[in-house]
Amino acid sequence: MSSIAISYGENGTVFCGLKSDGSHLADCFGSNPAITHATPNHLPFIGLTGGNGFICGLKMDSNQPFCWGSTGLVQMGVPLQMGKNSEYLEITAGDNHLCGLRKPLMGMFRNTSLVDCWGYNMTKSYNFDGQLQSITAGSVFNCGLFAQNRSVFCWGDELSSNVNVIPKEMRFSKIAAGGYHVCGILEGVNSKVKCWGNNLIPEEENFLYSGLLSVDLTPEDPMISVVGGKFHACGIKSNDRRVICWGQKIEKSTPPPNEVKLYEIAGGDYFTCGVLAEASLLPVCWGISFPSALPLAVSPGLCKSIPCSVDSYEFTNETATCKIPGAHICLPCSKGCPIEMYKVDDCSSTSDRKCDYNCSSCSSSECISNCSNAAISGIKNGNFWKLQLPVIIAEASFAVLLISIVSLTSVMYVKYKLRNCKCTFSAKKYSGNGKIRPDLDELKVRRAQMFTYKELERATDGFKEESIIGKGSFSCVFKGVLKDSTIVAVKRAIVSPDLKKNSKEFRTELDLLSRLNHAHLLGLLGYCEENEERLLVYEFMANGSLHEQLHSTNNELKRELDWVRRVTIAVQAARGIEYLHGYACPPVIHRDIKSSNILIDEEHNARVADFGLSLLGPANSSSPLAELPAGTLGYLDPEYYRLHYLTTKSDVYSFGVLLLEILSGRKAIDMKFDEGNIVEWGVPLIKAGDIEAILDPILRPPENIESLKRIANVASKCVRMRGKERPSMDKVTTALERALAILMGGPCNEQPILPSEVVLGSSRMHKKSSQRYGNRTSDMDGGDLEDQRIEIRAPSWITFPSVASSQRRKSSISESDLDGKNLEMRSAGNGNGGGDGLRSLVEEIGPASPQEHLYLQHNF
Ligand SMILES: Nc1ncnc2c1ncn2[C@@H]1O[C@H](COP(=O)(O)OP(=O)(O)OP(=O)(O)O)[C@@H](O)[C@H]1O
Repeated sequence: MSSIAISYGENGTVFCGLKSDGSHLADCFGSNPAITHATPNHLPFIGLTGGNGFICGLKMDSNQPFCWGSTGLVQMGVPLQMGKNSEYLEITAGDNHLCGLRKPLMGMFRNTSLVDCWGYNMTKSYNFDGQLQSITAGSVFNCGLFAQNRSVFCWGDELSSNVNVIPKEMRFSKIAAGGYHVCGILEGVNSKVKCWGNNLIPEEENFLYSGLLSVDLTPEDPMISVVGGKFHACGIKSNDRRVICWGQKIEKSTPPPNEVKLYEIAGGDYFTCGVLAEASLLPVCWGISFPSALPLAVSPGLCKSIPCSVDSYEFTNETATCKIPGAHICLPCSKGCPIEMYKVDDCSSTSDRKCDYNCSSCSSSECISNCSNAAISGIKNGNFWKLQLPVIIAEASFAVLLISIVSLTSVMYVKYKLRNCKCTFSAKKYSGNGKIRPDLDELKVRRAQMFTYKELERATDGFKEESIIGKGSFSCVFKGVLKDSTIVAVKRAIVSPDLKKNSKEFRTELDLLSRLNHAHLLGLLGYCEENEERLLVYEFMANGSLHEQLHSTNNELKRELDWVRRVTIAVQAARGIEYLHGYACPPVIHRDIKSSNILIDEEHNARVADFGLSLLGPANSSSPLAELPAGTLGYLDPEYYRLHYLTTKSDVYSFGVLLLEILSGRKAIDMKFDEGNIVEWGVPLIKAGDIEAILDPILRPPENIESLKRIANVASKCVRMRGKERPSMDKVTTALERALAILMGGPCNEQPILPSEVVLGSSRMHKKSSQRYGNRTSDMDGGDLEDQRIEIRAPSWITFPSVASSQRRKSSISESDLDGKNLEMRSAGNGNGGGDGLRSLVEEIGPASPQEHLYLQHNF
């Protein structure tokens, strides 16, 4: 257990850390939304640990473990305890299990230790003779370190793999288990590391290993910390706090950073992260498949209510505090000094030992430059100047000469290169107050403005923590104010080690976003791509995300989202998605429809956001796209997940989950209910006609429940197992528009209700439909869809009925389609569902040809 933890596994990698502000809250970044989205933002923790697909924290108030993420083997989202009021000193996670070391027992049991484990096949309480100081979990086993004789013992599944062949007579100060091995720091002055266990790489391993070195071939350096990966281990060296790793090395993995110093370290399976021993306290990671830098300052150690021991010192720093009275963050004292340095001061209770350069025996450039700086500032006598001045003057003159030559050559080269260029200014027009005012042509295919990093840094007040308005798996969203006073949201990508891929994906997202233009899609205003920085500038959505409002802890806020507002948001979001599927060219599959991607603007209009996972489908395609599933747990289309069969119907599934969420006020996955999956819970109730049972209890049911009944029916059809049997988005939109009209007291008839042409709170234009889509729509709608429409801004957030929209759609759907009658008949009688009924998306949009290049993006 430490202040940082890593979760790994096929659902993605996640880094979590305790915030450095003394709040003890956890902050997580990574690609497993089951963890990042479930991170409790109100529970302070003593420390963290991570396993395969989950993270656990030891709760500060009750000393009980609390886990979040996804594993069927350990219960998520509830405090764990075995025995009444059991409290734990430390927790540790293996691949699929968690163990907790109980606080020392009293009285006659004081010489025994209890370890409670959950998950895998270890769920029980283990009783050991002797007091345990700490425990550590490997893949499928655990080890404990006895407090008195500092010996180690292990138990669990992997005893055949030598983890219990513990080096005899060795005494350890710390231990850390990896996948199938254990490492310990030897007690005493030399603090060397000893590792043992199984190091053979199983055949089913997917990675190529470049150096097959056994993990028990440990470095000679004394260490202050050690962690285990699956087939490797890393440690912080005691003399200079630099990191060193050994064991099996995966080809193309990022090497450990050799220039930085670390306070703390945590291991995943194939990668490792540490906390920089700098004022920033930022995490740094290396290995495979994880960004190298993360924008969150974390605590460098645990905040404990015991005084620091003699071989540690209290970390005191304005940037990281330990707010509990009488508690301290204790860091281990470094031992010795790096080569070419000598000890100036011993480790005290408040600072680490201090070293200085031994200038009489310098050989490295670092030592030489440090010694000459010291000499310049420290030596003031005339002798020095007499000897050194001519040298310094000669060096300076040479430097000036060199700079002049280089500058001159560069200027001449640039002039030569530009000799045939004429300067043309872009068509961007600025109004008097500096606001961008695009002309009509620009509006049709909007192009994003390029910002410099400096501009966006200024706009967000230096990307300071207070400007953060949201967090994605691999990005932070900041509120910013541009020079012309426009309020914007700036999405800053977490730097990936694979810059090339990063840049390619960034441009793909840009390309995609700048081509999409619809009142209910979040507008991209600009971007910045400088060095490793990738930033996107969006319109600012004053009311945050639908997720924040629907699941707020403030009941008043939830109630503000009454039925009319909820259904309006559903209609508007449906229109945005319908546009992506039917009018964008090439069609776009969003792939991550969920309530946190539906943003609400000042006038309470919904905008579909985050095309980070979007896939551009080539226009002339003939089979559904086979891609690896990506998206968010609970919203993910099972057909896509299992068969990798991706069509726009995958978005329809996610939208169905969103509708259930809007109706019920429940999260897509909410483990506090017996049936935690909203689809498994809601659909049987809807099918049984018990609509009231699924409605959000915070709101009174509307007078005319018919409208919500219709929406519930639509939702249950959207989440059908087979994509072919789900309605398409235009049909869903039409049905929702009708439901909204009924809710607002309109007639319950087949007539068209709401237009996508008349949308409030926006005066943007639809993109011109492509030839192909023009044809498709005219087939279905009698061809009366104008190619280009202007949306009319109206004074409130409600959308008004109009005839045009449903005329456009009326030939594409009859009410009975969505009542399911025709559908069921068709799917029973004719697997292809031909005729004018629901057609599979494969037929509707023409799927992608496998030969064509697909643009897959994953959030930058
Ligand atoms: N334009 C915006 N205006 C206001 N708030 C925004 C804006 N864009 C994003 N946010 C806030 O930031 C949060 C994170 O957004 P982001 O798109 O990065 O991640 P996400 O979609 O929630 O997660 P993931 O990237 O894991 O899918 C949103 O839930 C929202 O609260």
